[in-house]
Amino acid sequence: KRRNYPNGPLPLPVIGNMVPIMKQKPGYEAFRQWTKDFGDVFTFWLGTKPYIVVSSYKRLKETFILDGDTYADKAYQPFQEQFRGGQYGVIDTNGHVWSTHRRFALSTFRDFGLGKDLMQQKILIEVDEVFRKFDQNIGREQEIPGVFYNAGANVINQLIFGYRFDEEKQEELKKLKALMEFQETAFTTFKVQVQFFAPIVGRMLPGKSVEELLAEFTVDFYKFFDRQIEEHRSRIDFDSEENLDYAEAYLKEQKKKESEGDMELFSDRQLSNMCFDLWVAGLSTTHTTLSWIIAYVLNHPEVQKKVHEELDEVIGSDRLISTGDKNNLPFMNAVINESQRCANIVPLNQIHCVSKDTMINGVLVKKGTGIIPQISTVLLDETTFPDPYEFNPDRFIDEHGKLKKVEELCAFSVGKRQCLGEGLARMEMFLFISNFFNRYQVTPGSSGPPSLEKETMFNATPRKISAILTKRYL
Ligand code: HEM
Repeated sequence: KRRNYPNGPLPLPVIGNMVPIMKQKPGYEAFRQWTKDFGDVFTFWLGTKPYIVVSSYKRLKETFILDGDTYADKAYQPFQEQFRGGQYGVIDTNGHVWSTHRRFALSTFRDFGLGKDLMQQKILIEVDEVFRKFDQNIGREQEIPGVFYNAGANVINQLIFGYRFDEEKQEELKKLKALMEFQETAFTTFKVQVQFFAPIVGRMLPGKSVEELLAEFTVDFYKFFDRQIEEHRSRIDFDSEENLDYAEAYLKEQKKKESEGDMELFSDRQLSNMCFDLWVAGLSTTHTTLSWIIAYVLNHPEVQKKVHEELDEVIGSDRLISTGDKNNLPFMNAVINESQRCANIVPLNQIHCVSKDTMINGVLVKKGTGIIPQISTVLLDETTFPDPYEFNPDRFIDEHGKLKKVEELCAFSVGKRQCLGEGLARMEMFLFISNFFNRYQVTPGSSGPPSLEKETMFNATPRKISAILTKRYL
């Protein structure tokens, strides 16, 4: 079977090439080694299925970027349809449903971000809240990530449903957090990882199956979304032109489409799946990256010193920093870029498939074959990023002290499926991190700087981060 695919490592029967991937967490190294051995287009096998990997920026550009339509589809995974109740949402759909809803979500978010500055306002409310929480324990050791987690949940929920989790909504947030945590950890078990890629072997291992776990966690999530949708519907003013959140914009579009006779494209089921995708894809990624940025800076006091020097020179007070300040803070941006590169939170990217027979690197690849834009290998490519495991923000600063644009920094992926929430995530990272370091001097807690080791497979969540914050302006 291997003859019909680009060359790659020899797979074992039934399990394919899982073993070398699992050998070193979180899974980067096998792909880096295979790129050295077989070049930047190779085939590896998950269970009995072949997947082509594209692992250099140059080749990603030739394929996913310049020939985007051929690489835009996602590979069909039956368990996704099972928990979603059909082909719904944006992450797992293809064709007209995917393109319509991707465009609609992007334009709604763009409208919030550019037209009305709503997005920034909502994030800055959370920056204030983060300050309030940290200030309660100033000078004492405290946990950092949890505070940012709640802030991130408030931002995404504000954008989708128009409200934040204030005091009386804390119970609701607790339940949602538990669901998110369940989702983040339950699916990293050995059984589940094997089952995703080699279903026959996976099912034989002890423990809960993918189907059982999905059933446990999605029901409550959908209940929350369905309740929100009903509440929105009951109080929406269909005549107002302004949209206060995504759900409102969606319900108005639904009404418009239904009046034209289309009852399916903007269905309620699709809306709850969109909410699911935006909530799940948007919260843990941003929160994980924020935690990593703080973890890297805590491990590099010389970086925090430079960050503070730049802030003193450019901002010079404890006023709130806004996106208008972004271009004047090149080192701050370089720290965020370098943290994203080192955090490298997507060790194995989403599985796409080619939508027609295609020549890749001299080999004819058949329509429907799975293909992965392997961005984690690009972020660790030593030809672009020498000493790739070193945290060095200066690699993003040019000889004039300006921020270098490096297109190989592709943590949000590339091509037609490039992250839908990139604009929001970038705004959150800049506003949370620049305001955090402008307000506080941050020193490690009693157990020292947080570990930078990646502990889990296919997932790069940081450990606990406890630190002592002191205010820089009294
Ligand atoms: C630092 C934060 C983030 C990172 C590193 C990140 C990274 C990614 C990556 C690697 C993909 C896969 C692209 C592909 O298939 O090739 C993706 C897709 C996606 N992301 Fe993000 N993401 C982040 C934040 C967000 C946020 C805040 C949201 C939502 C508000 C979001 C929503 C999505 C959605 C809906 C998709 C699927 C897009 C599609 O299939 O068309 N992400 N993201």
